[in-house]
Amino acid sequence: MHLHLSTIICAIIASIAWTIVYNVFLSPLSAIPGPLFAKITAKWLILVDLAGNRTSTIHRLHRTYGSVVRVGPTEVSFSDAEVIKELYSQNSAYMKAPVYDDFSLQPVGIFGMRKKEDHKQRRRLLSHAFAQSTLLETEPLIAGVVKLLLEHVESNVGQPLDVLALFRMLALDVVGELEHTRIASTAYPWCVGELLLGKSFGALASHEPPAYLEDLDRNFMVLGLKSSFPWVFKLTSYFPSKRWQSFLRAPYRLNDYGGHALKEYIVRYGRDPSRSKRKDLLTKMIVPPSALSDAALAKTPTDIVPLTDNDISMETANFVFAGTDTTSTTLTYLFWQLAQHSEWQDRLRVELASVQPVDGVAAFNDLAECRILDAVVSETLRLHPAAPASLQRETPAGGRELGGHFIPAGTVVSMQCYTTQRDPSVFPNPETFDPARWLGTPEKQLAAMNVLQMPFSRGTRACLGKNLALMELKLVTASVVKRYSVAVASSMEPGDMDLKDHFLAVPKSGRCELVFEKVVDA
Ligand code: HEM
Repeated sequence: MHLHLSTIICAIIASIAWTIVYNVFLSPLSAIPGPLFAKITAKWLILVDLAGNRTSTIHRLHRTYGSVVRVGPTEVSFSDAEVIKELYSQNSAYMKAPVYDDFSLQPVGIFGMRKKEDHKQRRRLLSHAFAQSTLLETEPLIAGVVKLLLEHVESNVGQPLDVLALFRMLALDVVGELEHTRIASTAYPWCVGELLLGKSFGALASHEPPAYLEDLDRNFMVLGLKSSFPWVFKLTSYFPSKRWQSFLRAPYRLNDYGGHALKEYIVRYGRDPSRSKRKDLLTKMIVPPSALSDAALAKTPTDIVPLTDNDISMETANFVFAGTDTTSTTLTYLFWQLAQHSEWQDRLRVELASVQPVDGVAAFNDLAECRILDAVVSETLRLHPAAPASLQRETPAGGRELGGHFIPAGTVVSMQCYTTQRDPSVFPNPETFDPARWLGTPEKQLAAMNVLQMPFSRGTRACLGKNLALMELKLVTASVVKRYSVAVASSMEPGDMDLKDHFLAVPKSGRCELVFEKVVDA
């Protein structure tokens, strides 16, 4: 027995030693620079990730080791422009990496689809719902929510207001509503944020963050645990603790919201947009492609299978999820920067002087020529991308030559826009908020900047909600800045707004307190 146990221990030690020797010296990736721990075990990066430091750590590694860094035994991070074209182009052969399977529940929605054909079909069916022309039809719904936001700012003038919490509620109200968190909105007849689910979440109207936002916070933690430590997930899923069980169910509840909302929507409005006269994104998904006259779908082959109700539920849940924290974090950092740069508030106000808002809310078409507004938004997306982390892809069969190294098939390769958008050779003083870098820039320089600027990713897997996000960002910024000046509240401490990320970014302190004052003659 004694001998048997020592043999087992020796075998384990030999196996660990062999793995280390192979990973560090013999692997086809061994010539790629990177920290020793990263070469030895994937668990090192997982722990960094769980602590919320993946993006900032990889950024530091690129500064130390250069544009190609080995961040795991079978994972490599890149940061130069040539590789962006290879990984994230329209014709890229690199599929999303297996980690996306861990982040998907059934039926898999567009975000988690890894097979090219499945994704292409789904994207065709959904993209018309996010076309600029569709979004312009929905503008009154968005404007209604922005108006509610302005009321919040108005009633808090002169005192610290946590804009992170406020913008989360705004973004959530824009994309949908939950039946069971809805607050009777008769007192707020203009609270009609119903782009995806047909009704507002009522978050701004209720002055309380709905339970949905708590589940949103838990979602990535649960999926991260499930993906990185499946045995811990499985083992603890038997814990007889109601609180723990409820925590683990968060991703499933997020999906259930989509299902409930769809059922209720169909009962209320039916499936025929010519009867309901609805102008929302859900209508575009419910109607079979054959009944739509959109130019995009006119080209759609007839063999494309329409979305089932289950698919629609999953996609609406995905959109609410994808469209909430991304937009609210961007708005938070945008106002945080404006609060520290009053000169950019003044320049915006001069530019917006001729814009005549209705009920305080600017019209999107009136903002089309506002170059300073564009520059402020672009600079925020550069310095504070809401999805700053590596977008992981899988090297296709046969392997590829990338960044001067041969990368074998199956290796996970990625780039993070947090790093590409801080390349000092293209963005001088990269840590400085300077919207001027986007104004009157020589064409060649602008082209170089636009290659590295990828907050919405690029190519076939680029963000589907980009137009909606930009519309929200511009409407809110223009409407608020025209009426209010903003400054940092004295309660904010250095480091409060430093980056923490679990795929999506969030300020380390979880709050951003600013003080708004009414602008004279607004
Ligand atoms: C400032 C706001 C936003 C930012 C910075 C952002 C960023 C991104 C990024 C970087 C990706 C690629 C993710 C990956 O490859 O893993 C992505 C994908 C996606 N985003 Fe957004 N997003 C924003 C807002 C929205 C909104 C408002 C919606 C919808 C309501 C949305 C829906 C999606 C969807 C469906 C995908 C997956 C697309 C596909 O795989 O074909 N996003 N987004």
